[in-house]
Amino acid sequence: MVTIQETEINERGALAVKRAKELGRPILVSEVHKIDTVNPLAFFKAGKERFCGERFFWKDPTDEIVLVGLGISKQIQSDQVTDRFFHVEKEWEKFLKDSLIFNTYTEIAVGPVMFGGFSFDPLKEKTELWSKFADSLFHIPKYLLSIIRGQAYLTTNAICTSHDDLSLFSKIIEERNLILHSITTNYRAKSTSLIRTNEIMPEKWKESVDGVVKELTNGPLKKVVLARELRLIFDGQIEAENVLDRLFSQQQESFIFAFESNGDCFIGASPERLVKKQGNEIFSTCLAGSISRGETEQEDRLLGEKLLTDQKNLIEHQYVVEMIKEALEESCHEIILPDKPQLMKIRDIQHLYTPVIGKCHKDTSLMLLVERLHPTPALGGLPKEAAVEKIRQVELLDRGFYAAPLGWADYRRNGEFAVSIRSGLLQGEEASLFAGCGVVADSEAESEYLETSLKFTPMLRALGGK
Ligand SMILES: C=C(O[C@H]1C=CC=C(C(=O)O)[C@@H]1O)C(=O)O
Ligand SMILES: [Mg+2]
Repeated sequence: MVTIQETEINERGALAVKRAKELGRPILVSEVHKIDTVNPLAFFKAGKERFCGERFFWKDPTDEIVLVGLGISKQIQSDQVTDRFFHVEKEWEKFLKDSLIFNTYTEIAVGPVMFGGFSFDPLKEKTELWSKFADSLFHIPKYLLSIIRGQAYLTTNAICTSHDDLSLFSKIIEERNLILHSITTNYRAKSTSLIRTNEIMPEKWKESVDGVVKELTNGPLKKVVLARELRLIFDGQIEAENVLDRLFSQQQESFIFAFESNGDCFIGASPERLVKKQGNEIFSTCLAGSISRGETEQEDRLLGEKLLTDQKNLIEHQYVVEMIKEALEESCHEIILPDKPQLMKIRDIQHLYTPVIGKCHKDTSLMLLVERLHPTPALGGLPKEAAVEKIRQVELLDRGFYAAPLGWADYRRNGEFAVSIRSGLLQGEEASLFAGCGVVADSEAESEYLETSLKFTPMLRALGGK
């Protein structure tokens, strides 16, 4: 059982009340405790009763950083189009100003952390599908479990207003203890069965690929990523816990995420990092170009070799490398990337992969990097603006948060965003899955269609439909 020694809370609480009164506005009080190791999925489940709809989950592919948030102490949300990344950054800094943070640890991603993301294209006409997610949406949780290189920390965040007194803190301690005492690895959510799969306009989608290929041959556009949707219907409410459990065991090489908002849950297992910033160190990923895994080791190797020499896929990949290099050069004084792609093999698919590392200039912020990078030609196309415009015109899908930056930022300017592909939106008894592919001049609609089908596999399996 996880316990926390309460020794200083009264002192800290009194300080917080005093500061909120002096400033005449609410302030954040945050305290961090090192705790015994906790199973992150069990912690997520322990929040179900109290915080269902207000939770998030994050795990990076190396298991270095696992984050689970319960409850919302503050929400940063907006549908602002211009400067949307900087708007979030400003709101985050404003929220942190004058806060009281009791954190004696130097690890990243402990203490106040915001988690969330952005829509792919705020100018795309919105449909009902994504009505529960604003174009920019971040949550600062009430309770954050951070497991950093195997060490567990619990951050408690509270908003203290000028009208509060110490009873606020005794309520928080009570709630925190209830959560900690209800962590169990025996929790089982109800399971559901898939009853129908509805592929959304596959023929029209192929026509849109053909149309774009024609333009790529003649015009200034070089690449456009086109995505499509699979709608699944179940015989009962889909439990995010079950999907997370399965992603956790089936997709260990990927970022695993879940983000609940107003009853819906955006969830997935993405192999693609957009950017990580730790101090002035930057990590990014070029991931584009795909082929299936083989049934046998030999077939798998041959498929990998084919991908490494396939001109269509190499071009598709190279556009991403060029753009990311250019985008990071502006903010970094050192960038290292191999001159040839390697293979990234994940359970259902292999990709061309070029890792990028760099050192950024002193004042570079995480959101500046996100702004420069999103969308890379692995999700949007090349040239960036023209490709996004083309997607806006021809794509049949409201992408919402799919293919967009999703991740976290801590109060010390570190953070990481993945690109939220291989994902789906859970909505009660239904789910939408999303998959896209890089269309270049040499693309063929049928093979791009099959590539997107392959990309649905991880989420389909996690939902019990494979
Ligand atoms: C857009 C997706 O994948 C991107 C990432 C890797 C490979 C891709 C490709 O080969 O087309 C895509 O650019 C998706 O999975 O929905
Ligand atoms: Mg492709």
